[in-house]
Amino acid sequence: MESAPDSLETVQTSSVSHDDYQKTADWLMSQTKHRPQVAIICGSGLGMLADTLKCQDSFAYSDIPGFPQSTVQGHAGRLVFGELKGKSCVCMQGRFHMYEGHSLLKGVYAMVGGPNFETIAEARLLHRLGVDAVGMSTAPEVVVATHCGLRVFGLSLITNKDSDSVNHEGVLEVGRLRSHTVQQLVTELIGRMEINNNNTNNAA
Ligand SMILES: O=P(O)(O)O[C@@H]1C[C@H](O)[C@@H](CO)O1
Ligand code: HPA
Repeated sequence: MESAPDSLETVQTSSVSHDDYQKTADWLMSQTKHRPQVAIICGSGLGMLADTLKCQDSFAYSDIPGFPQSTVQGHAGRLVFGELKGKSCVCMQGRFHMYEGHSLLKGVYAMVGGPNFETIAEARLLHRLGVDAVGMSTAPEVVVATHCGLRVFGLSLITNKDSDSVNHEGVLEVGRLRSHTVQQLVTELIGRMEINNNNTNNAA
């Protein structure tokens, strides 16, 4: 069977941190005066949507620090800022697909009983089972909330890479260091949240 991209030579699965995204965003913001209110991802054959933008600032993906590259034929690989109907917009002329090796950043959270941190041997076992993050909470709360028909968004701050040198004070310290980021994230999430009274998981 034929595959969509003509040349799929590089698999783009490297994980990207929040700092990496921030650097890319900062660079873009320093290059254009546009501050988009609307973002349009142009799929195959729809790159011409970007032509409708006025006062354009256009950047090849290859010139944008940290930006992935388009590999699909017909995707120009350009980010175009401009105005449409008086609204500031940005168009991606070229999108990214799982079949190009892109993946969502997601992981598996495992809960240990605590209050002790897992041993190195336990951490290794969990890692071999495919676990990405370990905590001592969250899972029971999610189970109960789901049972009650509530919609749940779980958010964990990863405070340490391993468990051999961690202690609770260290966990709290990372919490303090990241408090501003976490506050911003939750504020943003709540600001965007659509509240409805239909408390069933089907409504998600
Ligand atoms: O908020 P939780 O309880 O998930 O925080 C972690 C897990 C332990 O209670 C504690 C270990 O330092 O922090
Ligand atoms: N293991 C379990 N729970 C935790 C950890 C950990 O390493 N760090 C913070 N909570």
